[in-house]
Amino acid sequence: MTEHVFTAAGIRALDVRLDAAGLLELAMEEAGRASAAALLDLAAGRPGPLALLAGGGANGGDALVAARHLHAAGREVQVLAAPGTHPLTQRNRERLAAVGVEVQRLSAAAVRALPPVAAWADGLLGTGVSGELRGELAGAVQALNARAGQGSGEPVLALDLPSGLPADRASAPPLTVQATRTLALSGYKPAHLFGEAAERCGPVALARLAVPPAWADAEAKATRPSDTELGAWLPRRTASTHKGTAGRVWVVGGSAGMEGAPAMAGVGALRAGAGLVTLHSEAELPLPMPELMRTRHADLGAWLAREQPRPDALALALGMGLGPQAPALARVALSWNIPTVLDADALQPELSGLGHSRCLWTPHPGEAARLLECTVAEVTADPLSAAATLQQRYGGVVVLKGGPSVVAWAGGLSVSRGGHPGMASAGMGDTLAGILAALLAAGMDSRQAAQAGVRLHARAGERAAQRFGYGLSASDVAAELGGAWADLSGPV
Ligand SMILES: NC(=O)C1=CN([C@@H]2O[C@H](COP(=O)(O)OP(=O)(O)OC[C@H]3O[C@@H](n4cnc5c(N)ncnc54)[C@H](O)[C@@H]3O)[C@@H](O)[C@H]2O)[C@@H](O)CC1
Ligand SMILES: Nc1ncnc2c1ncn2[C@@H]1O[C@H](COP(=O)(O)OP(=O)(O)O)[C@@H](O)[C@H]1O
Repeated sequence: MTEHVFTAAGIRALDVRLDAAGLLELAMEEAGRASAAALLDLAAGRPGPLALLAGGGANGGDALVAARHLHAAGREVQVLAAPGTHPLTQRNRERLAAVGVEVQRLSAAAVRALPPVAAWADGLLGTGVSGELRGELAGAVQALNARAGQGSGEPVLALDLPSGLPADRASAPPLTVQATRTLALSGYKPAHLFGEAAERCGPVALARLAVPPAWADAEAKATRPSDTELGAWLPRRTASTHKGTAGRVWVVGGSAGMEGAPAMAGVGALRAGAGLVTLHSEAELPLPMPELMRTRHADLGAWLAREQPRPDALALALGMGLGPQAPALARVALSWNIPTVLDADALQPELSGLGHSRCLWTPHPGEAARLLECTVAEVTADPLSAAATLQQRYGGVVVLKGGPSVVAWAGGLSVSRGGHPGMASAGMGDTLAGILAALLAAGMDSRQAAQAGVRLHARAGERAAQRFGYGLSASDVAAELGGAWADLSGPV
């Protein structure tokens, strides 16, 4: 099932809809119940009471509901709460009192004074945070981090977001809760997925609240498609498929000293099912697999100018290690209007506006900064917005690579799942370009090829990492593509 990624504004809009339908209180009840279950799980096997910190807004309300459910389940709870500012939070505080749970006033001293606890729930602030932490909340968060940092071993579950962490950015202010785990409510927020913010969250689990899918679709900034959904898009072969119909890929790249990049792309294309893969270069390329074909050209530009676009299932992957002539060659390739992946040296600002519906741009954050004429930090602080802007400026479909990658098309955005930090090594992006070209050559539309190809690559990386960990190479990942394909689509 597709998961959603919401900004803080999206969550506010969703809450307005829930409120108007009389459902907000039920959503808080669901959020609190899910939070109680997640806290029990985090505390499993650890002695002592469960400590819950509640702020004044709806995030605090979730914590108070969780405390009521834990109390009803027979667990000892210690609740420290700020005065309620949200009416539902106030109501849940009264309900907690009505069942005999004492609520202490939140303060740094109260956090420090609690006896050892099995685990903490941080419900001080969620998507409603604005600016740096202030007042008693700042003190409470410092005290909480200090307890965990002093080796108490007390784990912290953040409800929705670690308090103080803005929902929409990948960067993190100096003071936020450092969570052991985070339970995302309704959907993911950008902070759960990207950069330093994601590190403050720890592993993130999702609690889906009963929100009508059409409302979630309307208010979400991006989706995270499931493996089942992506697997269903992958092409299937019939018994009569032959190498000419399985898809042809031409890789155009390489130059002196950069001979490996197109070869890696060729391997990616073969391992992603392309029937015929030819490497075109002015350089003498290595042939890492004898199944690859290779044509050396005296002048790539002159050759491309002579070539007529083929009517058969052909896709291009262009730019890997190609050097300064890449944008001129990319311009010719784009004029053919055939499925094309533009990578590496072909990612240049002068191609702005030239993308078509069958073309994919695959920048990493450095290349994205070049294309957007901004800094890398600006790209990585908000990869969803950066990918959307790239798509608007360049057309076609954009894959902004990273851990995780973002796919942007004219109608929306999606965030990939999985992958492995071991994939931060040379040649990984070349392999992806080859995979994407193979899927385009097999007839997939460019958005689906981008989403499924990025996930295939990430899944292959996860599989290879089980053996190689941080010693992962792009060749190891390519070798796992067949298994990754089966993981997504079932046995082929
Ligand atoms: N659709 C959903 O996903 C639902 C989300 N719920 C919860 O609602 C939360 C959002 O609730 P709210 O919008 O009430 O916001 P929060 O509860 O996150 O925060 C609002 C409160 O924080 C204070 N505050 C803001 N910035 C501060 C700072 N820097 N220092 C100190 N205090 C600060 C405000 O004055 C206000 O009292 C979500 O994170 C989630 O936990 C659920 O309760 C209901 C359904
Ligand atoms: N930490 C990570 N987690 C998941 N995937 C990653 C991570 N680091 C890199 N990758 C993936 O590896 C690839 C690296 O691409 P790129 O930087 O273009 O490599 P190169 O130019 O060396 O081929 C991208 O697809 C990216 O998504």
